[in-house]
Amino acid sequence: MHALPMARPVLSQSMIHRSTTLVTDSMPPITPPMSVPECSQPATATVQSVSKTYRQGVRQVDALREVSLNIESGSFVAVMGASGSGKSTLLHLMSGLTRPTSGSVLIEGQNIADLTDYELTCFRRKRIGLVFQAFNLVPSLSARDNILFPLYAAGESLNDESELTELAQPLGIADRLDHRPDALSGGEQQRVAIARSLITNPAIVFADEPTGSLDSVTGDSICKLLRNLCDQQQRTIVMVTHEPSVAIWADSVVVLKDGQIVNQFLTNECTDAQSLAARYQQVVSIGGQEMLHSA
Ligand SMILES: Nc1ncnc2c1ncn2[C@@H]1O[C@H](COP(=O)(O)OP(=O)(O)OP(=O)(O)O)[C@@H](O)[C@H]1O
Repeated sequence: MHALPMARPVLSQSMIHRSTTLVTDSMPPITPPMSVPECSQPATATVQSVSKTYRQGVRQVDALREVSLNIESGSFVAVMGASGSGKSTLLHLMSGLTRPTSGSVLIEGQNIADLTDYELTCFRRKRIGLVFQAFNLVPSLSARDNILFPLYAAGESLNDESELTELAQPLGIADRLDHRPDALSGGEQQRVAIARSLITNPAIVFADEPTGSLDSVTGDSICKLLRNLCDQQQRTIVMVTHEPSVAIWADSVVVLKDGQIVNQFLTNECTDAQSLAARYQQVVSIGGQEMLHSA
């Protein structure tokens, strides 16, 4: 298996300055699509005043309210928040799985609202990688065919077998490609799912609780792997997590509360997962107080 570093890499100065840029209410009004604040790196994803309301009969849920955010190229961002705060909704909107009620989402400058459903499906297949808590592998397919599935779906195939080896090797699954998911450990299944998310060389990878089904040691190895993908391959990663010990691997943390971003902070301001947890709790309680005062 490919060797992974035993400790989280120290953040470089450039990593400290990149990461996300939160568009706050105090900033000038937004006129899409060129209105987001300047950032040190080009934005891979831009969320502009996005709201999402779910309707079930007469019941209405405002899952996201006027959320704005830049995800800068090559950054690793964790999204945290209590259950029901809107984390998955934000991820689904950014990855084009659902459309916003209002506002816009730009991936590499492309406003995905301008795409028809068919165009959006094609765009998603090529430019967006998805990793889920439950892996979502096809049980009857080998790891190899699971990884290649997005290419098959796009009517494409591998140019060269070495492409698959180059992808599988750093993920530590090069010798597991002929196995079906039921013959793989949870950690190996998630590595296959990560390889599948990368096979089309997407602009950005969205991971929804990628360690949620794994024990802490295996989860830690997946976190290291995501960190390495960011550091060594300049991948842009957005990850939803409840766990401070997982979020600490990211460059920055975006905190959602009741469908709004209440804060974001750089993880290098936290010495370890415990201090990140304390910071998160502080942000959530202060965010709540601010909301009460502005209500
Ligand atoms: N398809 C849907 N139809 C109706 N309401 C929905 C739907 N999806 C989400 N919601 C509601 O929107 C709100 C935000 O849900 P979301 O799943 O985004 O939160 P979350 O922060 O990801 O929660 P969790 O951590 O529990 O997964 C919740 O009140 C949820 O019940």
